[in-house]
Amino acid sequence: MDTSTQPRILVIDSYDSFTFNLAALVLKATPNAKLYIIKNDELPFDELSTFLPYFSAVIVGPGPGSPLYPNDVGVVKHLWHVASDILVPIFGVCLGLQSLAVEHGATLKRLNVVKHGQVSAISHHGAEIFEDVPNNCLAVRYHSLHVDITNATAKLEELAWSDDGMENGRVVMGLRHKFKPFWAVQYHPESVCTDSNGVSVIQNFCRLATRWWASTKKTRIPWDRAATEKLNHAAWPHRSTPRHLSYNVQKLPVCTRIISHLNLSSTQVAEALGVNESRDDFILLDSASSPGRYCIIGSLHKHSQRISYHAGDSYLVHSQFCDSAISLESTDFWTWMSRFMTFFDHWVGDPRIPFWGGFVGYINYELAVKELQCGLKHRDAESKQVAPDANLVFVERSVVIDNHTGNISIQSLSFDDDKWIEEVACALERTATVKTHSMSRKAKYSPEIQYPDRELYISRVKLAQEYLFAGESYELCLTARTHIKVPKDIDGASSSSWELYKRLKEVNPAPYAAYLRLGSTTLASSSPERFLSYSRPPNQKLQLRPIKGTVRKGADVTFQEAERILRSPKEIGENLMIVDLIRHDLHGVVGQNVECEEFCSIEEYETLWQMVSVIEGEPSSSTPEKSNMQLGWEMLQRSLPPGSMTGAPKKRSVQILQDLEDDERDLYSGVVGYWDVGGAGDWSVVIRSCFKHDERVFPAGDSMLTAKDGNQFDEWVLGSGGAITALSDPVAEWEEMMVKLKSVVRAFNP
Ligand SMILES: C=C(O[C@@H]1C=C(C(=O)O)C=C[C@H]1O)C(=O)O
Ligand SMILES: NC(=O)CC[C@H](N)C(=O)O
Repeated sequence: MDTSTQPRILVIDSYDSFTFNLAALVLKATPNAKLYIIKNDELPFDELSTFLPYFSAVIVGPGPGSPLYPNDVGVVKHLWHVASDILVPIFGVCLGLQSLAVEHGATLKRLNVVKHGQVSAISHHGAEIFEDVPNNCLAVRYHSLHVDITNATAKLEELAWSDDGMENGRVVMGLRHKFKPFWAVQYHPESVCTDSNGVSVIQNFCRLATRWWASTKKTRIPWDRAATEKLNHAAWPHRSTPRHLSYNVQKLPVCTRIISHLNLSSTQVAEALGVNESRDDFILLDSASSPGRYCIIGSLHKHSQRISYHAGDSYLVHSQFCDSAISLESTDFWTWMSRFMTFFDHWVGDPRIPFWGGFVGYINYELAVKELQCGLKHRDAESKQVAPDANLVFVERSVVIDNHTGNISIQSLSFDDDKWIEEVACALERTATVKTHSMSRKAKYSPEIQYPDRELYISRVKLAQEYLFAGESYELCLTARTHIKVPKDIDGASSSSWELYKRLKEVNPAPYAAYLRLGSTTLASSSPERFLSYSRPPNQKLQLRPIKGTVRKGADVTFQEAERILRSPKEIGENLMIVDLIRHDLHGVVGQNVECEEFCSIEEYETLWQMVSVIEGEPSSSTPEKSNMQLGWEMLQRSLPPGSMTGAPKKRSVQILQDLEDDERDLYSGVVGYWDVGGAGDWSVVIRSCFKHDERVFPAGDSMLTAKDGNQFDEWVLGSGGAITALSDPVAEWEEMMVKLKSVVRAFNP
């Protein structure tokens, strides 16, 4: 690149959800480069321009919106016009290419048929950034807009194109500036389905940039204090040290008894531990079908430590012997939690058991949205009182069932808890001897169901597509709420939430099911989707399993038929876009080492076929994160809400969805799971589930939910939805949403 030994590259992020993928690709192409990533509105252009000569090259990434809107492109539009003394080579991607083109007189147009997550053959003459790249290489496109350079040929030259035939004709795919060191591609070189040309075009760009530096005989300004102060925070990959060091050095064994001869289900164990005997808090993380493996049942008591938090508050509530509001002062909920967790990290249990004890609970959608620096439109508008957005309990005593081996582990983090362990072991033996049957009871009520309005939903799908056609988003996961009213549980009879959960588990067994009673909130979930799991350090691995692509099952829809439908460009594109988004989220935390281990596998569920991808990452061995207890928690903070429930780019999509949906999503679209004291964790996406908030004074003492109808009824909320793409058929989207919804409604025996 320039004459110095280590190229320094600035990446400009236009709030796209693929920027870290691009950064990872640049590092793959030039492993010795030092990368810095800034947002396109982070620094005023005047200030940024003074730092340009410190860099060997600039990469301008993709993004939602239009190169004509200053709010969408930010500083990028000015980059193409800098004076020659601060000129540096620039490579643009998608919105970057469009900006280069329109700033030099090209016309911006809409595609007739937009291309989101679609693979195209790229034609070129092998020149410049396409040197040694095979003609008709394959690349993924994410665009609604394109450029016509007929009026700009004095300055710009087309290097590559795609022939879209009847759809869009010939579409510009690569450009160069004739007199300045600017190159750009319209497609996404960093996408998981772009072939090896992705890395080749970046290598070619670096070679051309090196040649340009040599020809100008200019040198880069050496990195100095001013640059350090302004830009060192933007270095990527982040070399984060563990956020909080352990206070405890001496390790203590988790009291564990493993019983291998009892053949008990998680339902039987939960009942042996008294799930149905009171309405006290209870937690069951249930693997009710493959590929789920472990079931975790927490035995809670009055003095279990509970943490609840409302998005935006400057305090959280910690309850143990009494409720106390704890000021977060200069920190935030996430950092406070990771600091708090260090008090418990001295426990060491059996390495075969994924959960020794730790926090279990949920983080809802709105808290995650707040983390993206978006306002909460519905809450701000209605200023209503809500249940906590995060609700977690510290589980000291637990029973973990391994569905593969049949082992049941009884564990406690309390000292001298042999008595409790013995009691539980006896209770389980009794349950096995009595052979209590754990089938659910049929509900004896007629639920009152308020479904979403069909016409309204279909009109929202069409509206969502307008945003997609305009280039505002590539995919939007649109959802709606259903309310179900049932008589309140008076005596633990068939209307109890536990009976409801048992019916749900029977009608819709799912690998990441859950039953949670936490404070005023009850959740019964039959989720098929893991959001994030992470193993214990050292040698930590993080895994995400996004689902996209849904087909209903039926006599007419066999595996072969489902495969035929799901292998279409529409369904693959839908999944591929979320795979790219999840790769970006993971690269953002662990750095370079991210792989898509499975792409678009088809999994069978009770009523549906689903397409699942698996993405894994690990911190690179040279980074201190290897022993970071909080790495998984950090990933959770930085990657919520789940990409499969938002669409991409995430921030812009979340903003649009708040306009397209009528109410908050709450637990639906959030996550439920655990963070174990050994540093492991597993969180599922809350879908195919129902939840309710009871009347209850919340710990902070200042908010109250009032049950309607004189406390005679429980009102359950069910969310359901699906990913909308440019290729979606609005009526089919309504039907898909209803199929997902009905997989849960069936548990209410309507
Ligand atoms: C939105 C839901 O599901 C999400 C959307 C899917 C899809 O569009 O195919 C699949 C799984 C989930 O990520 C839901 O179940 O309500
Ligand atoms: N991927 C992108 O950068 C998209 C650019 C622009 N928003 C479009 O849709 O064409």
